[in-house]
Amino acid sequence: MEKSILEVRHVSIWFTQYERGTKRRSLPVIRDLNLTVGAGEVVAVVGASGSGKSLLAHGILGILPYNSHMEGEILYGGEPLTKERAEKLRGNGLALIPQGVTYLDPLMKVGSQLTRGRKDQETKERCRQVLERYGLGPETADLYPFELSGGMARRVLIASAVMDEPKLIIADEPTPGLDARAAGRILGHFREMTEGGAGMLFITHDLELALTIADRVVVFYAGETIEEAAAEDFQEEGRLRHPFTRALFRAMPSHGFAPIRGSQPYPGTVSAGCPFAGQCKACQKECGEADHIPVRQVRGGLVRCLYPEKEETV
Ligand SMILES: Nc1ncnc2c1ncn2[C@@H]1O[C@H](COP(=O)(O)OP(=O)(O)OP(=O)(O)O)[C@@H](O)[C@H]1O
Ligand code: NI
Repeated sequence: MEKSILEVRHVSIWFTQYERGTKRRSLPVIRDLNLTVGAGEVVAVVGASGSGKSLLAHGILGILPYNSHMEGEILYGGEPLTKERAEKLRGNGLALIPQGVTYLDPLMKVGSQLTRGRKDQETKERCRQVLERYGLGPETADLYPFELSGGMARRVLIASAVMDEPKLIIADEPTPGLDARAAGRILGHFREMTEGGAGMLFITHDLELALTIADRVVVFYAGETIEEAAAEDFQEEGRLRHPFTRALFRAMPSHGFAPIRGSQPYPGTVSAGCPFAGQCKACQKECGEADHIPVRQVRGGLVRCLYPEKEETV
């Protein structure tokens, strides 16, 4: 087994909301989440909008919003990743490619953002190389973020994250707005970095894109992991375990684009049972009632379902 770089153990995240003035309410958005990323491995986190993917990234990096709190344990290189440690490691082993381009400092030129103020020749050369690698000329270093197109800003975010040859890269929807070829090249570079021993958590809503790079796929639904499967399992629907993962499979453009009926429940609206119960064709009475749906091992993967799908021989 490869050495694990990141371990997320039983992590839950809540938001505190104020209702009618002073009444406080705790809204659970991530529940009992477990995942690991090994050296040389790309683990994709796939889930619909609002399922908690970005919050997981922010939780790992210690940059959750002030009105939230997190429980559970996060280990980086086998040691607890506290907020303070995450701050020290950011840009120094641990890199985030954020979902929003607003993470660029609007008042600082691209070059200074990449070099983090270092002026030595070696850093400047590295900056030039990294920009070039992501299809940006050396003149980009002299531009301010407002002078960049959307696609350029995306590439700058990626370049900035990989400047220091990180050990763990958390990429939160890194390629929207880029054409398929550009996205493919960027994913190719990510793969090179993991072949060099880095680990990557690749966050996306796009299962098809995830499968072009991932070794393992963790499927999120309403703040819970509902399945963890090897990328090969996605070669056939029958090898997948959770009804939602199978629905995602059928919704892929290459598998007929079948729409998934209904939508994921909002945080705080699932009181008991399986959050997918309302949309599940195989739902039984117990699914909506059980206090907690346990995660179990099925055919080498993990599934959170009382009645996981059986293998089909089609
Ligand atoms: N500051 C906040 N206060 C309250 N709720 C929040 C806050 N930030 C996020 N949430 C809620 O947490 C849930 C998860 O949000 P998150 O941004 O992690 O989703 P996501 O899976 O990354 O979605 P997307 O694919 O759209 O980026 C959402 O329901 C969102 O409304
Ligand atoms: Ni997000």
